Amino acid sequence: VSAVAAGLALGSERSLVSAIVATAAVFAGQLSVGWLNDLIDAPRDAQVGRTDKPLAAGAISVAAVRTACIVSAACAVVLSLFSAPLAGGLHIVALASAWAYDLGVKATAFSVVPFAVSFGLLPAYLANGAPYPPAWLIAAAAALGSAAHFVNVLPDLADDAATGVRGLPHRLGPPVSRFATAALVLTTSVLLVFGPDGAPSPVALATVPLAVSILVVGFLLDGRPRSRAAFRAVMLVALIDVALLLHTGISTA
Ligand SMILES: CC(C)=CCC/C(C)=C/CC/C(C)=C/COP(=O)(O)OP(=O)(O)O
Repeated sequence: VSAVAAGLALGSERSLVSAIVATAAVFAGQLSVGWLNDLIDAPRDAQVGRTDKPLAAGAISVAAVRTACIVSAACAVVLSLFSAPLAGGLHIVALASAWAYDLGVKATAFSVVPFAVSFGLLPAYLANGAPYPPAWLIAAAAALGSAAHFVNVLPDLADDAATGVRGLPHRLGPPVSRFATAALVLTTSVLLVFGPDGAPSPVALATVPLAVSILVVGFLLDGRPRSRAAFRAVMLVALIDVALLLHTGISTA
């Protein structure tokens, strides 16, 4: 997220220093969101034996993570204040939405909402004031963020069922969630290709049939036992979307 934010900020109207400060704010914010998530999930992560989570595995203390979380959150808020007031405020709203996810929205039918809100607001923060990015760009970022939620949750559906976490992907079930993810990454591609004014470049235009083909092949191959073809296909299209987003930039309004 921080690397994409850096690319977008550097390609925006911001000065170099302003782009670095905005990227630092995003990076600090991501750390706080991740650490808050680990703090809250530690008992559940330990229950399902998540060795990739140092807190759950006992490799680091709760106090250390709590301090790091508070410090990074404070840095994120303070660094956001160096942007235009409304833009900085939008990043703080994006952060509040992500913290709300950690604090409990993740286990509700609205679990996708914080992702749509936080990622949708990110281009508006990075653009730093008028002109704000057009609606199609905000919608594309929101769709890609929503896809990220499904992609992140799909591999953990079984663990989450064991610990009682039931977000939107759990309620929809694996097959519907996989199709929803595909629809979200494809929607992102279409918005990014056809959103900008003027005719799309041939390369941009070619990405839509390419994305459709990748998804069709992935879902067809997914019929085999223990196949991760559909998952890999949506990941690939999501990567194409990120490339499209960086190519389009946020100052093309
Ligand atoms: C711009 C901005 C602030 C964006 C952030 C948006 C957002 C809602 C981020 C949440 C990221 C997160 C903690 C995922 C892990 O959740 P999990 O507990 O479902 O999965 P896990 O098993 O990987 O921990």
